[in-house]
Amino acid sequence: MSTIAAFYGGKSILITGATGFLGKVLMEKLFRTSPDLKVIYILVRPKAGQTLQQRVVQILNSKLFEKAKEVCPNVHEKIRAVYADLNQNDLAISKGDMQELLSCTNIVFHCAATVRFNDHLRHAVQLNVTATQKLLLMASQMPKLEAFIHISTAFSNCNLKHIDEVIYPCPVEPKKIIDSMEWLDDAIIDEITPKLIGDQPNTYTYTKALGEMVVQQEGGNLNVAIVRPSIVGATWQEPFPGWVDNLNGPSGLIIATGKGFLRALRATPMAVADVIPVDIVVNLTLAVGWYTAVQRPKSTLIYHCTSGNLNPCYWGKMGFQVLATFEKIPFERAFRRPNADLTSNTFTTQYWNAVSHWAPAIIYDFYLRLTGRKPRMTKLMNRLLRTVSMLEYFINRSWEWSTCNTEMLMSKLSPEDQRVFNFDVRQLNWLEYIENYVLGIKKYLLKEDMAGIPEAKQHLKRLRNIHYLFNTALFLIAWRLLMARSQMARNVWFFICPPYNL
Ligand SMILES: CCCCCCCCCCCCCCCCCCCCCCCCCC(=O)SCCNC(=O)CCNC(=O)[C@H](O)C(C)(C)COP(=O)(O)OP(=O)(O)OC[C@H]1O[C@@H](n2cnc3c(N)ncnc32)[C@H](O)[C@@H]1OP(=O)(O)O
Ligand SMILES: NC(=O)C1=CN([C@@H]2O[C@H](COP(=O)(O)OP(=O)(O)OC[C@H]3O[C@@H](n4cnc5c(N)ncnc54)[C@H](OP(=O)(O)O)[C@@H]3O)[C@@H](O)[C@H]2O)C=CC1
Repeated sequence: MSTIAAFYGGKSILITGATGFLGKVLMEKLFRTSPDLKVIYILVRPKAGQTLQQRVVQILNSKLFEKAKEVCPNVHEKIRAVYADLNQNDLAISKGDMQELLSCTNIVFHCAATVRFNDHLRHAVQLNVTATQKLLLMASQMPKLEAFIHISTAFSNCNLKHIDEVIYPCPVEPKKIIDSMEWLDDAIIDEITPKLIGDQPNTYTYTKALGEMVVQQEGGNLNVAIVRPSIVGATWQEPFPGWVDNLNGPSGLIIATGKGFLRALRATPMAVADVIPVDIVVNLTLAVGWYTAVQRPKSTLIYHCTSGNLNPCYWGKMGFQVLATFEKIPFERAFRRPNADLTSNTFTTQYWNAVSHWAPAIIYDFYLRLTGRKPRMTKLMNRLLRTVSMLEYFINRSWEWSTCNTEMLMSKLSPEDQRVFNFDVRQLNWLEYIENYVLGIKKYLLKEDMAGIPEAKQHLKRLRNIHYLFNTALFLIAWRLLMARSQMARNVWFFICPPYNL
């Protein structure tokens, strides 16, 4: 019997961000391995016209939860959605709910965050810093609390090259930032944002660093730990390979490449692609919850959940494998044949942007206009290239994360726990993982049917023929123009194809 699974039995667990990518996989694993847990409280807000209950039902009815429901058929009864909005100062939790949460919770997993790189600083601070502070305050009033696990990011100190499992101080105290967000207006915040974030690439990594400082400063008397995952990708093994449900991290760019929109990228092929499967992150997080509660370490321990130092994969290799997978498993209705030119040179990137992105988009929009339809490709391209520019920072650099605490924790696990809560990234076979990742994107994100693969392949063949035809026509036109203007070109032509009467 797994000690960790047994530990969660009978427990009341509070999860924030349970409707997100990581939160869903965390819940699923808890239900599957500890079906006798007492209750999972999840802090949820209504969204997209759906009530809390509808959101929960939708999550539980997804394929992700099929196995969990077999093991724990009464999962609906064990999940309790509590209305909350972490954007509100009091988190908008009702008095009754608050009372129940305070008196019953044993473990807190704080996953909620805004992960958008370009969020307004006020909003990012509210969610990633202030809400963390409020949750810690709540936690400090929970008599039965055994552990508070905060999910941060390995990139919270990405202004450094080598990152240890410690909290690095931020130049301005989080409390001062929180206070200033209350009275500064948006225009002033916009103006001071670049100065505040300094050498951090965006408001996301900056506020996640502030959030860690808050945990250190205000979680002192609690049993707290921080997990720092790198770029979280699709599931590796559990509950099945390749599950993914949002565009974050590499997923969006894999779609853009597979659909033939993105054909070149400013990326360093030899930079480490520090992707980590979401099930590894969840396994480590649950092991951290157990260890923190049972061993009660004296200080706040930080756990890096990264792949680069133990089993590195590089962007060049990842790109190559993604493209190889498209040969076998193409996406439907591609705009162009998938291809990707990686270059770390800015001038070459601009050239590829003009030739591979803007030119086809403009030509296609011209064709749409001619056929009486609304042009849309240049707009889409504009959005895509803006997104790419936001991600470029992370695909042109490598970082070294020390993983002493993570390795220490692994050594404390029994062989059974090491199997059930496996977070040993050395066992991951990248080629297999990437293939399953692409397949998962096709099935679970794009919702494409496998039966459509032969047609998708046919479509790519047609695109290839159009491409050859287009290039041949372009070459002939260019050559004809050259012949009209250059004696040398005419001489070459007559040398190759002498006129009949000679
Ligand atoms: C060498 C290369 C090899 C390649 C080889 C090539 C060949 C093979 C293929 C390639 C293979 C591998 C690829 C390698 C690259 C991986 C890079 C990963 C880096 C990640 C680092 C993460 C580090 C930190 C980890 C963390 O700790 S945090 C978790 C990560 N956090 C995020 O990943 C948030 C990102 N997102 C945003 O930050 C916002 O989304 C924002 C984008 C600003 C737009 O923001 P905005 O302009 O305001 O507008 P939106 O409405 O948001 O979006 C507007 C529209 O873009 C859509 N769209 C949102 N996102 C994405 C996205 N990703 N990708 C694509 N589209 C996206 C959205 O659907 C909407 O489309 P629509 O619905 O309009 O049609
Ligand atoms: N994905 C990644 O690559 C990485 C993620 N992380 C960290 O992991 C954690 C989880 O990320 P991930 O699951 O990918 O992110 P998602 O964007 O998928 O999920 C974010 C979660 O936060 C919730 N949330 C956001 N705003 C509010 C709010 N105002 N009130 C209540 N809930 C809110 C969302 O709820 P709703 O559904 O209502 O929007 C959702 O459940 C984050 O802390 C992130 O920083 C760290 C490294 C990499």
